[in-house]
Amino acid sequence: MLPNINFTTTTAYKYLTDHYIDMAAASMKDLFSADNQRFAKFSLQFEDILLDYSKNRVNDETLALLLQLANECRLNDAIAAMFNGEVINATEGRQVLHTALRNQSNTPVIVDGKDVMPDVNAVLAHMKEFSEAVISGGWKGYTGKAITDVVNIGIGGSDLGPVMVTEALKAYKNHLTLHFVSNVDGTHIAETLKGLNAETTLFLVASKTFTTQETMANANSARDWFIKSGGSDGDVAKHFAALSTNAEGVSKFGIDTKNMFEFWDWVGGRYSLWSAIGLSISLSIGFDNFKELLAGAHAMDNHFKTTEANENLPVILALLGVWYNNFFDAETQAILPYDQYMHRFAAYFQQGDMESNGKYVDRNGEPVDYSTGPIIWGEPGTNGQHAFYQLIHQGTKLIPCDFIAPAQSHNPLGEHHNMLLSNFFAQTEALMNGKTEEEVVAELKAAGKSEDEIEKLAQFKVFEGNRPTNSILVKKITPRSLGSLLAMYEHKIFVQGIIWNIYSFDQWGVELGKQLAGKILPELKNNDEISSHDSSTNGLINQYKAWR
Ligand SMILES: O=P(O)(O)OC[C@H]1O[C@H](O)[C@@H](O)[C@@H](O)[C@@H]1O
Repeated sequence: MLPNINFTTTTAYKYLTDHYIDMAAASMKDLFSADNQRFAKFSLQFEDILLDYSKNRVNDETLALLLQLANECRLNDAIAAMFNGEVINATEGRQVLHTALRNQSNTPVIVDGKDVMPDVNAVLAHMKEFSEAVISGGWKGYTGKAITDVVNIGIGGSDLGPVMVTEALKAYKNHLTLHFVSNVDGTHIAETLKGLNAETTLFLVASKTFTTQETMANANSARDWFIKSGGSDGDVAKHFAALSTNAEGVSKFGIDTKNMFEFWDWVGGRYSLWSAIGLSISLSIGFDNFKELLAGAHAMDNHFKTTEANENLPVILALLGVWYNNFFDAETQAILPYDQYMHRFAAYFQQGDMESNGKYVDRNGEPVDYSTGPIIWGEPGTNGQHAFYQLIHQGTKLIPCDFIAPAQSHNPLGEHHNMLLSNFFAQTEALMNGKTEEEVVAELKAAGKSEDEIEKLAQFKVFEGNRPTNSILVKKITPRSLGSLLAMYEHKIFVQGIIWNIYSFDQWGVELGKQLAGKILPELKNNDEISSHDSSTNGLINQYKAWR
């Protein structure tokens, strides 16, 4: 059982409420001046990952109170409940054991009285064998040719993780070309199939439930294309594999269950890249690299499970997030990787975080009277700098940002990496220090501006500063370090869900739209005028029918 504590009733919360008044007025610049140990004190290292959280609006007391908050919310019991396979996804009656998928130490993980590790290892062995056959060219298509292209058809958790990881680890990729089709918009599959040859294309139908409308529609269109291109029904087995928990659905679709890579309902969709859903990753970068990704995540799992809260990276990140979300009323959290390969990282954690913690009902089924999960967004630096950083620097909203950068580039081209990293360092420094009116005036004077010009311009060039950031410097983005980084964010989300007393592992919020679309679809099959909805929805549907 998860603890069931309203964090706003804890002693720590009361102290934090008072403490916030002091800290809202405190300047980070002053905190740095007053303490030359601040970086050493407020930074942590895990393997090749350095988390510097010193540029936050916190002092020793803040940290102590946030840690007390975690303690009062019985975080340690919650962590144990997850790893021990308790049914902590209570509204779906499921365990939450994506950590078992990367449990490289192979210690037994018991679900319903049975150790799941033999099954986990068997699927991994199947993935290895299959990946190696496809990569080596031993796996032949229906005309005897080797596979050149792999199309992963899936959406949400069955798409975002594999897309993000194959992009982030592109430097490790082999000769296979990966494609990802997710949107039910026919354009997505049509454009993807345009350049492909059915003889050398392998489709992975990735769906935990194997009922998702988008994925089934795209998979059917892919199969039609395959047959039209010359393949026969009997050839489907050589070109279609399924990644799913639903063996019955897979065989109904016509995919041989020998080509099914299984996972289990104790793996949440948005936590499934570690499962068979990661087959596209293993095909793209090889099974050994996929295993390294798992090993990196496993190492972070152990860190999370065994390290004291004050030195625990996911816990610290989570508590800082709670500090801004619930005391400073920050509504969003930016994730800004200074690594072009990580361009889908923020998009991945939009699902990871927002689907997990976007809940207004607590674990008692009662509406909460505090803010829960933040809006997650971000783009890679330096592109973001030339787009939305204006608002982060001078807007009216407080936006805590995570800056992530590798020290070593996979493409060390001239001065590019120093240029990139100089921006990474400069941005967090600028956000903290800002620029005072005196500094602006001095600068304008030095540039030869008249008193009149200076008076007109100065205020617009002032930066308040005092805007919080975390810097996450990674030695190099490797399968292992990426695995650790992903697990770090996953556990951060978990910790926040515990503090907010919500269920982080269900996603009922995606259902209503699906249900209504299911009702509307038949109404679109004819040209009858529709009057069964509100006037807006009727009006839109009827105009659609008139125009299509
Ligand atoms: O893998 P599936 O079953 O196709 O689900 C795809 C997605 O569907 C829904 O949007 C949610 O349940 C997501 O969490 C899930 O990732």
